[in-house]
Amino acid sequence: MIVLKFGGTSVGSVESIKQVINIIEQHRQEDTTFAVVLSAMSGVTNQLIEIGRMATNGNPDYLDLVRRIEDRHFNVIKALIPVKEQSKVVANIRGVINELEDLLRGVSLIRELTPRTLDLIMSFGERLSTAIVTECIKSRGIPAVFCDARQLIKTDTQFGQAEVNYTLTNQLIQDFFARNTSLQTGGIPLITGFIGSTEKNETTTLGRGGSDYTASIIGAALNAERIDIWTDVDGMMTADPRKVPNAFNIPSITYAEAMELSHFGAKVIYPPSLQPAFARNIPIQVLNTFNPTHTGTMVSRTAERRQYTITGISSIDDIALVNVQGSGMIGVAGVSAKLFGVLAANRISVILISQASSEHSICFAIDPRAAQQVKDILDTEFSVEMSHGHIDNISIERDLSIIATVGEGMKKSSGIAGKLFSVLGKNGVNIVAVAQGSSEINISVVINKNNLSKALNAIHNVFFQSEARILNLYLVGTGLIGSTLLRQICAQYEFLRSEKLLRVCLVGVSNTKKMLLDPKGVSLDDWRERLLTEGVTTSLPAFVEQIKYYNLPNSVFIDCTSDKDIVQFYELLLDANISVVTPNKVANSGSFAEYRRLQKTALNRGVKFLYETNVGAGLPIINTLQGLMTSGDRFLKIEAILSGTLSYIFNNFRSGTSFAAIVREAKEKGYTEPDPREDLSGMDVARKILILAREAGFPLEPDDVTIKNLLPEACTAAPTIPAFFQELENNNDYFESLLADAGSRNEKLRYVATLENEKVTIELRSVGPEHPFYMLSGSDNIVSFTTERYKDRPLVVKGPGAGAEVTASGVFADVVSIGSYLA
Ligand SMILES: NC(=O)C1=CN([C@@H]2O[C@H](COP(=O)(O)OP(=O)(O)OC[C@H]3O[C@@H](n4cnc5c(N)ncnc54)[C@H](O)[C@@H]3O)[C@@H](O)[C@H]2O)C=CC1
Ligand SMILES: N[C@@H](CC=O)C(=O)O
Ligand code: NA
Repeated sequence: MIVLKFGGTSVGSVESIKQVINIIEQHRQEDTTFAVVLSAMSGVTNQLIEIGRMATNGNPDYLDLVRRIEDRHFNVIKALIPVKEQSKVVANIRGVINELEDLLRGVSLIRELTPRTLDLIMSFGERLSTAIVTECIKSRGIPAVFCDARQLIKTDTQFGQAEVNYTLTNQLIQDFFARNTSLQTGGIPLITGFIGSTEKNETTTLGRGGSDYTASIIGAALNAERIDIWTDVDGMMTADPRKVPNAFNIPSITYAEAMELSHFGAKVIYPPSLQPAFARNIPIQVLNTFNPTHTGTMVSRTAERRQYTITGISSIDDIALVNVQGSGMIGVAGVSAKLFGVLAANRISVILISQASSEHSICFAIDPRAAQQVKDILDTEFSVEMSHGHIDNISIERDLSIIATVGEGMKKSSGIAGKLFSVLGKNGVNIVAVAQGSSEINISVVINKNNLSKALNAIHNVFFQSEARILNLYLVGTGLIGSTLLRQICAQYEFLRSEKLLRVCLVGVSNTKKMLLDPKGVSLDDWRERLLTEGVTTSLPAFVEQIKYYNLPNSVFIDCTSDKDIVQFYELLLDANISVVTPNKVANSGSFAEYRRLQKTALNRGVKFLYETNVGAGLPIINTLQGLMTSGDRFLKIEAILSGTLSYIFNNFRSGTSFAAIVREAKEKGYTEPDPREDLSGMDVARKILILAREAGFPLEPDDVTIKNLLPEACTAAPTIPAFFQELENNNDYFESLLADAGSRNEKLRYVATLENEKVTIELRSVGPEHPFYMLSGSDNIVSFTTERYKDRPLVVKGPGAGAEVTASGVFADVVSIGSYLA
């Protein structure tokens, strides 16, 4: 025997009732015996409560609502029952509605709605829906038997939430099923959910989860093989899909897990109401009436082998935390007994409790609507302790949420809490309180409400590992490097997803004219088009505000500009737990204090600030240096060629060619700064060596860098880029003479930056064939680190140090390393 229970949405419309009938017909063909329990049509129970209230207040409009309910039921009859059979059914239903109206008339006369009367009013919902569905089935030639559960389920007189008398109820159900002749001859019982009656036959209701409870009671009494709960979703999910779009179906779950998850808000089933079935070890299958081939969720004593350590995540979105603390609580027996005794006496439900082993404080979570009441109660109860200073003021914290991670797989498995706290930490979610039951199947954390969505998604992402973890990107600057980066990421998108388990989502993109933000993501192959058509006028402050407002997990801000103003936002972003990646050198080459502040902010927030491409583009220069520093090496000297542009120029400038033309070539090849004067003036190199010096532990300021100017005065003074190129043309002889001078000694021109004895110099030198800097080509950079450990022979990094592809790939590598860190 199987019990099928259909919820309110399953019987809520003509279409859905057709589905229900199909499912019932299918079960008949499968030759299993079964009973059906039905809820009221969706929304009807609430309408009946409303009608009851209106009648009590003498508001005659209640009759309109009754008509609406009546019409809804009549529509089903008209749609699903053949015309010649309709009048009999309509008369029957009208009879039931008349009974309801008589009752309401009485209520409106005496102006009183007792819980007992309200239960009777509510019972009409299930009585109507079940009667109609029974008739619909009968009209198809299937024998169906309407069963009013008030004759089967006997309860006490706690109207609204009646307690079942199981001895009596089980007997009645068993007798009914054994003796009813229609059932004996293949009739299908259709039973009203939610309702029962007292020994004096007064109607009662079973409280929350009512019809599930009915199914469970019937199933347990008949020792059913299974109970199928037909609802409107594909079973239970790993998280609320409205909050976590990546949530997916849980195929099998234990009773205990279902209990924990639903306590924290997963509303698909209400497990306490399934207790009678659990007690008899009857499995419960949660299924979708609107997607009947989906296998849904099986709830049973033991779950199948799991792929994941946790089973699901749920939350209570709004709670308040009450904190009771004081020195008088330490080692004093009975404080918590008194505390929770008082709360129980006042029917305050406590959602979570946490006490540190110091016993100095106890905090507990409650519904925020009860917070003030709780404070008043405790202030009164503990007034003596408070006046003696044994207990401090009772404080209430609001705007908090609880997240529960639940799963039998967490039992005796270490590292789960670590993983949970770490992912929250990396995303800047502060944990206000924690609780873990000794059953070890639930770890609950209390966090600020504004971080709820971010936290749920981040936790889901990290625990359900086989799904790729999302990396949310915001890019500013879509010039050479920015656009190359997006092209590279687009080309690697699938690889990142399958091999690195990273799903890149470009949430925001901006150039100087337009910006576009879309939390669902901007496609990596049509960002340019969308930015153009959907973008709004760029405002960096607004862009940053929006990033903070979205508060998405695993977020990275990428600055691919050379803008000076943008860097003021880095600290703000890091402080909001958003990692920053940039090839822009401005932030790290300003004041030392600013450089340190950014490092510290990133460190404190547990996010990353990465800028490998600040020096030598994609060459591993900063990472190498940081590795040496971290392992305790000391820097004695750094000697380097750090300008790809100047390297290219001196590698290609020949006597008789135009110096300006070579500079133009370097610009066209994408080696120069947006403004090539930065390269030729030595400014770009100054920034880079300053950054290296700082990374090597020397707290230098920009003024500590001495640049021996390479350019004639007229070039330096050129007010615009075109004027600059003109001056380069005008001074070609000067550059020719530099070249000739070096050539006369069989040497090559090199623009060399040196850090030694805490001093930085940058100058144009000429080097002979014996010098390691002699053999360079293209845009090569070379860095030579002399350290305590690399003293006799320096550590050298060499290779192309400018250009779109190598720079973008360096930025890309930084972004991916953040992805791996966050995940
Ligand atoms: N080209 C190279 O080989 C290397 C470049 N870099 C650095 O990469 C950065 C970008 O360089 P490129 O792409 O070559 O320059 P680019 O001039 O092609 O691109 C920069 C883009 O940023 C935009 N931009 C500037 N300020 C902005 C703002 N406030 N909001 C939005 N967009 C803004 C500009 O309109 C431009 O489109 C620079 O900081 C540069 O120093 C670093 C290493 C190597
Ligand atoms: N303009 C720079 C690019 C890298 O930072 C250079 O020429 O090296
Ligand atoms: Na680099």
